[in-house]
Amino acid sequence: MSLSDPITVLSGVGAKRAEGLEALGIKTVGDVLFYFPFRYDDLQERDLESAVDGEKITIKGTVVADPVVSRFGPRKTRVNIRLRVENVVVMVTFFNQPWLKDKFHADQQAAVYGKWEASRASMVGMRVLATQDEDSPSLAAIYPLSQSVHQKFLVGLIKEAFEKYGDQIESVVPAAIRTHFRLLEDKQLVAWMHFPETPQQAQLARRSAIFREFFLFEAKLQMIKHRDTAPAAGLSIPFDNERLKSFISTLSFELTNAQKRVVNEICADMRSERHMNRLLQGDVGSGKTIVAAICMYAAVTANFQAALMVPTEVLAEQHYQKLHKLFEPLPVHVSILTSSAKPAGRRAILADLASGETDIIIGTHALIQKDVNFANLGLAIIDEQHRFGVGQREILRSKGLKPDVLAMTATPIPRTLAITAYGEMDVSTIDELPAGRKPVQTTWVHKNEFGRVADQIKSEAHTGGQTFVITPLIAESEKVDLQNAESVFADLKQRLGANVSVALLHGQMKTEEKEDIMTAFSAGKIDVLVSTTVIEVGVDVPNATMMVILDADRFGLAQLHQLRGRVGRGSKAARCILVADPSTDTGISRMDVMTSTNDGFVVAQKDLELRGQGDIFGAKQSGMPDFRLGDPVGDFNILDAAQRSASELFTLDPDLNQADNQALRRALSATAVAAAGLN
Ligand SMILES: Nc1ncnc2c1ncn2[C@@H]1O[C@H](COP(=O)(O)OP(=O)(O)OP(=O)(O)O)[C@@H](O)[C@H]1O
Repeated sequence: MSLSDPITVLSGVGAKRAEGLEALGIKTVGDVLFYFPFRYDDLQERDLESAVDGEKITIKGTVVADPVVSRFGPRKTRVNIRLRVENVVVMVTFFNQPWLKDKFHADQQAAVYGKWEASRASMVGMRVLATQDEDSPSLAAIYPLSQSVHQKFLVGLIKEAFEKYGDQIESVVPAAIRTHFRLLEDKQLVAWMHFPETPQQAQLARRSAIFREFFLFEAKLQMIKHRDTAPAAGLSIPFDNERLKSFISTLSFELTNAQKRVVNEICADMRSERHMNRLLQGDVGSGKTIVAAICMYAAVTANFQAALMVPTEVLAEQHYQKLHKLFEPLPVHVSILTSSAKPAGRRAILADLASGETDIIIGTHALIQKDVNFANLGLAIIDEQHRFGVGQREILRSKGLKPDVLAMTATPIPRTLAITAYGEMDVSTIDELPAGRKPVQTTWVHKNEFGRVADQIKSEAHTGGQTFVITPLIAESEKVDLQNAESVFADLKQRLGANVSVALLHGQMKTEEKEDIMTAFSAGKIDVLVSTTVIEVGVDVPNATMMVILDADRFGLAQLHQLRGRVGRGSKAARCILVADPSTDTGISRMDVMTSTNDGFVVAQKDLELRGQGDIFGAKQSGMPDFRLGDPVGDFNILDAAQRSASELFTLDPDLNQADNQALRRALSATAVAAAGLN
């Protein structure tokens, strides 16, 4: 008998029910015990005096008269029950449950739970409670359900599982840590999560369960980290330092101190036999690309290949052009692979890669297709890594003999939160912009001032500056995005006159078309580029001095910061104009944040605050792992404590040999990495 027994060992679970439960992620007895409620209904009777409008409460009283069912609209019904509670008559309405009529009879006692409307002394009923049953719990756990799995059935199942298997639940958080943070043992935690007698019990159980969830996640990350950093777990890349230095001395600019520092950190990792799993963070325009180029060259001097994977074709092409030029004087063969490569060309690219003819390859996720083979991949770099899952990172890694991995991101996750998403990685940060950069001046104007903005774009063009105009984002439909872009393009052309050259760029264009336009814009042949957000990440045109973002309030802060980062990348002063009539407070706050700071870390922090608790889970692109109970922002203190505890524990006992850590060891090996949310 163990918690991994299939759920079908419990009463009433046949094949069909098992299927329904599986859809909820419940396959074993252990799964159902750890299938937690998302809220509790307070079934303890309340006096009306203390109830606030909109609160969900339980009331008990005498039914005044037999209820009647009334119908309204097609198929809609309402049962009205008048209930005398002390000396108030409360009207309780149940919608669309006509059968409830038979549950209430004049002069009988009744108890209902529902939403209180203070001004009308009425209630929208949510459930009918038994009045006699003294044993019924005062807090009822409410679970996420599905069509085939109902509340009552699930509660019964959990009760049975707990009675039969409760003693099998062992605590995975070691006792010393539990004591230190005053957390419940797992058996108690499970009991109080499902059947609390008081709100305090429910609260304590929840806190313990969140800690447990975070702790398991962090422990798994620590386990990967220790696996990867064990001596001889990785590849040693004995690069030629002299060649590297002379390459750096040929660059057209001096590296910033921060760039030098991170190059040293990365190169030290590459030389060591430990596996490198490092994150390179740096604000927009801080110069990550050249750092990547230097490290890739280092790998090449040791006769290894290097790959750079980027999220878009536009970016792949841009990096390819740059690196190709950079390495032209050297015997370094740079190649590019995207999904738009023609079959014959693709075959040749793959052959060169497999034979070792190619030293450096740039590509989109075309690089992780099955038929892509490397001769000896030593370094895999992943740009804008939040767009790729950990799984994709692992696939690229699997294409070499444990190649070192460097992930680069310009989307700064606040330092504090980075530990959750990148806990298994070492972090290098470029915290300095190249000398001579001037902060981008950001202003916010209303839509009716667009005429003036157009005038500014015109005068910018006359003085040799180039402008990006980003058209509104309507996430639901690319077609509408395109229509928008086209109409903005037509409008601007007319306003700016024949002397200003305007071009349009959007996601549905052919790759070659996009490339041609980007090349022309980079070369200064186009003054104004009207674009959808395809240029959002990574595009580098140092001569661009003005960024205009239409309907800016529709974009998230991180995205606005990314877009703004496309200008101010050279020594010229640059401006960003946000055009928006925000209709919500969040929209207004976004405009305020953007006009008050240029610092990506501050923007990221504000972004999380504005998003608020709850919908962070929707923010997949921010690279945050998905937790079932805990919220990395709202429960940050717990997360922080769990991370520290896990890291300390692995420092002291990396192989989990101590007696106290055996349950944790079993939990980690049972579910292994698959269950760590490391999708
Ligand atoms: N040390 C330096 N001194 C002067 N210019 C630099 C330096 N390092 C990089 N640059 C230039 O700064 C610009 C931005 O660099 P890069 O494209 O590498 O930024 P990034 O960190 O990748 O930014 P993003 O994330 O916004 O794409 C480039 O034109 C690059 O040539």
